[in-house]
Amino acid sequence: MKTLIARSLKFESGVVQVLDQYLLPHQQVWHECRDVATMSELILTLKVRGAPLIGLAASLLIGYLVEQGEDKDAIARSIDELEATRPTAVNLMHCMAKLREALQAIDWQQQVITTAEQLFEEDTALCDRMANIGAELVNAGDNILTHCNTGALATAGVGTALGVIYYAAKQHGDIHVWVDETRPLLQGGRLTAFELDAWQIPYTLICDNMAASLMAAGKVDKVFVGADRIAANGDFANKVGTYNLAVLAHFHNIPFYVVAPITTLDRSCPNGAAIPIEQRAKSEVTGVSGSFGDCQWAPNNAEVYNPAFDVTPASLITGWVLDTGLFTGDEVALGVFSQS
Ligand SMILES: CSC[C@@H](O)[C@@H](O)C(=O)COP(=O)(O)O
Repeated sequence: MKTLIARSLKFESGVVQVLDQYLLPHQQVWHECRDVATMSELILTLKVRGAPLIGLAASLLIGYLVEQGEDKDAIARSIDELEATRPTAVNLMHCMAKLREALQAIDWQQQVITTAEQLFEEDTALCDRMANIGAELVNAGDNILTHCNTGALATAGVGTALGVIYYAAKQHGDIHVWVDETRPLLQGGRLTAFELDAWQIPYTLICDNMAASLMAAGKVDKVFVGADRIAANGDFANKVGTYNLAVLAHFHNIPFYVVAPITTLDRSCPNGAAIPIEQRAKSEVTGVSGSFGDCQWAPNNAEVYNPAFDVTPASLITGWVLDTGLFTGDEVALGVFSQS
């Protein structure tokens, strides 16, 4: 495979390498990955995370395994195993379906490798298109609220919602971002803050439960978030807490946009109720862990509910920013997302 380099994922010196997103921002550690068990562990523990990135990292590993001479049956099994790591972000299923298709060709080795490379390179282009389209919705002076991490760390390009913010800041300069810390795993506090810092875009970190009072005080002009799966009717799943923001934005008459590449659209999924939601370990809610160590505050026998994502209904969304354009509620209700 050719050399491919993104912010948190690369294929270099003949091996897949990932930046450990669990240790950021205080430690920047790259891991080499040569087998399915290692990649599965990296994805499950969110060292590799973000809807587009998960699919791309798994794809590069499959390309690598083909280069190592694994036979067709073994590759098919590896694709199945990687696809089963996390259930909600459909980008992973999209990538694995493309690789399965390539596996049917006579020259399957070459086709799988080319497909893995193309998926990576296409994601960069998709990010650019979304960022350009979304940046037109932003005005100089806007205070934008965002949730989770949707930047260059989560994609092969500039990001989804955070990519829009980056392009808008480049165009208008005068943008300020409210960053939800995003409990339980703090992707906002650890990763979005880290990316905005590096980009020198002014931001203020808040706890998730502070958004309501900010909105009531007129301090939020727009909300931009990413998505892990958009259903045919426009409902979408994203990091848990996104639905709270959509309800709050609706109540306060604040535009609420979802930004995602076409690879996040699942035309076969009729609505949000059909999106599988990943449930995660109790320890993520009973305490925190990271580069700073582990800490538990809840009693050992506390019952815990820990869905990684929630579903926002289409009725609360002002606009869907895809790489193919900006879609309104009327267009989505007319079935624009169900057409192939
Ligand atoms: C990259 S943008 C969309 C989403 O993947 C993002 O908002 C998100 O929910 C990521 O969840 P994560 O559990 O960190 O993989």
